[in-house]
Amino acid sequence: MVISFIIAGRDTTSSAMTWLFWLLSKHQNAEKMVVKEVESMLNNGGNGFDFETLKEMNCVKACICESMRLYPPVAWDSKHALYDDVLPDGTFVGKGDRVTYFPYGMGRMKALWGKDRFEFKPDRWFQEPSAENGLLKPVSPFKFPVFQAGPRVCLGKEMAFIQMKYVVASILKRFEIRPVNGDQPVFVPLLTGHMAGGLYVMVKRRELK
Ligand code: HEM
Repeated sequence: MVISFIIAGRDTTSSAMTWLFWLLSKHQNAEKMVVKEVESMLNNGGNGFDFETLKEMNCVKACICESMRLYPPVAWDSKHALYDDVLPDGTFVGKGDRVTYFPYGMGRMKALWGKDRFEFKPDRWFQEPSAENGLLKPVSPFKFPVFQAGPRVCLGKEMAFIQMKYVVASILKRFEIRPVNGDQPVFVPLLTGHMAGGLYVMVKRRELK
């Protein structure tokens, strides 16, 4: 229980938040899109950040997914075969062999994400370009295995999105987060991938319209 909630649930979401706040500070259009969505939901008679409101925050979700594509909290993960097996593509796996899947590498593959794979573009998660109809594209977890895929997919996936949306919405509604240092941070792919040295920021109250 402790492992599930502390390692699986806390370090992963905080890593995702760190990279997202850094990326949004570098991509002001995306940050504006997030703030606009949050404000419009609060102004349209929303009941604060309740479950139903958070579920509908598609711009925030697109930004979280795009950030985790580039900086997945679980950058790689291994499994050991108990018995001889054959993968769906015909690859033989012997008893005791280790098989590793690599969300960090997959998130940066041209074959999966196209030529602009290194760019932070939340729009790629929408069905229509520039978030026109506001609907998100269904993306296979086997293409985006940030939460693993198949029977052992992350048990906390939906809870993680709700939690992260709540954090992003409530912070960006009130504050602007600006990194103190302009350097490109270093991604450290340990058990949970994190930002070397953490992210030092200046926090400024946001002027609401
Ligand atoms: C951005 C946030 C998160 C990411 C990227 C993430 C990612 C993952 C990944 C990749 C696995 C598969 C590990 C493996 O098979 O070796 C996993 C499993 C798991 N996660 Fe998450 N996770 C996140 C948040 C959470 C939260 C918030 C909780 C619970 C509060 C949670 C609970 C679990 C549990 C219990 C498992 C084990 C499932 C099983 O083995 O059947 N995770 N997660």
